[in-house]
Amino acid sequence: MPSLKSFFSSSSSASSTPTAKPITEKKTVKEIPVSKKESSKMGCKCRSKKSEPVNEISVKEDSCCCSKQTAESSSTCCGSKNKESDSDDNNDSLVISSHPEHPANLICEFCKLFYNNGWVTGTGGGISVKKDDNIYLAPSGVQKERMLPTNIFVMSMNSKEYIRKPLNLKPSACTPLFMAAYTMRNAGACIHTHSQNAVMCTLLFDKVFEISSIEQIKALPKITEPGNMWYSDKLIIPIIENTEREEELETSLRKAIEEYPSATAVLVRRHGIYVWGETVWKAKIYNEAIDYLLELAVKMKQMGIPTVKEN
Ligand SMILES: CSC[C@@H](O)[C@@H](O)C(=O)COP(=O)(O)O
Ligand SMILES: [Zn+2]
Repeated sequence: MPSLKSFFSSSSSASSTPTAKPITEKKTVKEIPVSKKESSKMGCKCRSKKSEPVNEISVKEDSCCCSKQTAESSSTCCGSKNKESDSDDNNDSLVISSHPEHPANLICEFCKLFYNNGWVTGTGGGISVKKDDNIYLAPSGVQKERMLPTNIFVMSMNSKEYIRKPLNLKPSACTPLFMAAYTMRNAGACIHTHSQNAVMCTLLFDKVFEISSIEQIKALPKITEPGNMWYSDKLIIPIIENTEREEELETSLRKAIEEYPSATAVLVRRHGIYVWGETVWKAKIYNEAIDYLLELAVKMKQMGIPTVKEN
């Protein structure tokens, strides 16, 4: 099996990996497209409105992607702006690949894994992966563990416009948050979970989560200098306040990223956590290591043990 490094450094399609099992979702996914004629009747060219559930992936009622389009602008409609997404196959080739480490395949695989950990459950949480100029994003409001590669959105990092948009789904509300990790930290992937360990720690700590002198800390990067943290280093993760809508977190998340240059994660009070890394695998490792430390911290607090060890 080719390595992630070889895949991510290659711009060619994964069809060049004949040993991998082909993915056939293109045939099995029943998408119910809204025709261009119908969409113009809606007063908006966005075709994500008035759509039906697909493969039991539910679509939020009255959803229209126009309300929250590109990651950094809320005024455009992806369906009407993007010629590629009007093509007959809706750029399916961007998400259908036999390569197991294609971002669309990895997003589906990780969401299943994260669901089993209780991190993305009841449609909460999500993940985004970057490959070359393309940002791959799980859709909004769906059972994330049941997603298929054909449910994945693709945005151009360069133009910040969708170059692939499933006809019956809407973009994740987490998109502006993921984009902050890409643009401010040059991340290769960003994971958002609703882990109860994360939520509990936001109730037990005030402005920042802190822990030191635990072996698992060594799995985390220093960020401001090369290499990983040491056992006795203090891990600090900023905590921002939750908002009614996910996308409204963007300003405070960006501020926290600026104020804590060593952070590879931001906790959201009573909500969850965003964790990013320079590759998808690093993001996964950091998320796992951090969740381990969050869980441990809850237990330490219960036992009255300080999470930061005094020398
Ligand atoms: C249980 S709904 C949770 C959402 O509002 C949000 O917090 C979230 O994590 C997922 O947003 P989504 O738009 O489905 O990608
Ligand atoms: Zn969330």
